[in-house]
Amino acid sequence: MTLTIGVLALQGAFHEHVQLLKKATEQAPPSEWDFIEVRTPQELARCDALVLPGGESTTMSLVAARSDLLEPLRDFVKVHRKPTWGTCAGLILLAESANRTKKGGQELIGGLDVRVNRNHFGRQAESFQVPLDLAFLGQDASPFPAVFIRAPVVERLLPHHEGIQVEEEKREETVVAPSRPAKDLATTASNVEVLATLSGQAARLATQGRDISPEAEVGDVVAVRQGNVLGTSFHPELTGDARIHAWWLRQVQEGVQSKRKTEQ
Ligand SMILES: NC(=O)CC[C@H](N)C(=O)O
Repeated sequence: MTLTIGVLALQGAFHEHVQLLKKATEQAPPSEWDFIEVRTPQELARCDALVLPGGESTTMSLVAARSDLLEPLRDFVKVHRKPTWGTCAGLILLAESANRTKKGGQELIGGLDVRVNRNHFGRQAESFQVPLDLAFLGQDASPFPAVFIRAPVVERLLPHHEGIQVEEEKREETVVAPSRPAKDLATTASNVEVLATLSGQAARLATQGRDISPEAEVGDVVAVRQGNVLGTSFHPELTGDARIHAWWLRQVQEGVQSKRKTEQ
């Protein structure tokens, strides 16, 4: 069985993802993999799964709109429900709602019933790396070197179907992914699972005493999953550590295999 894994290559760290996916196949079960860069609807149509890289989400959505990719991307995630993983800017695009978007708003793809807060930890110069515990990598796994660059956090998990509800005072800053017709929403997986939080202490140490947010004490949500959609605030593609890529490829493989079986 050949699996075609696409990396959205409109802007940002797509090359790094392709490299690390290739490295990750050394740890994943044997299969035939085809890794492709995606810039057109035709390339997207070939993919069994997709990665949205880090970079600049506003630019990515503008280029996606210009390339006639926005609707095909929304269908890929929400109608065909193919495995999709967004890192940093990719996570922003996969959120149903985002705060602190640029003036004039920003198109989102959606798929994760969450609201993200862009640039949560500050500017480029305030980037940091922390060892992050990721339980899904296994009980004995050593912490993952998580790189945060103008990273978003998931500031709210939205009840399903309520992705379009925003707080009054934030309305102007908030954009919302277009909702699907009810029949599509009904097939979308429901609950958002929190996969990782960054403790307030870790964040403070990493940013040398800067006060990050009142919520930081309970931990900022930096990795979530909802059905076929995975989002991480940090950039695993910028480390040499391929464990998350390998884990994700295994999920993709299992998911596609069981889907093909039920379709037979
Ligand atoms: N490193 C990143 O991907 C940063 C994301 C960026 N803050 C954005 O809004 O797109």
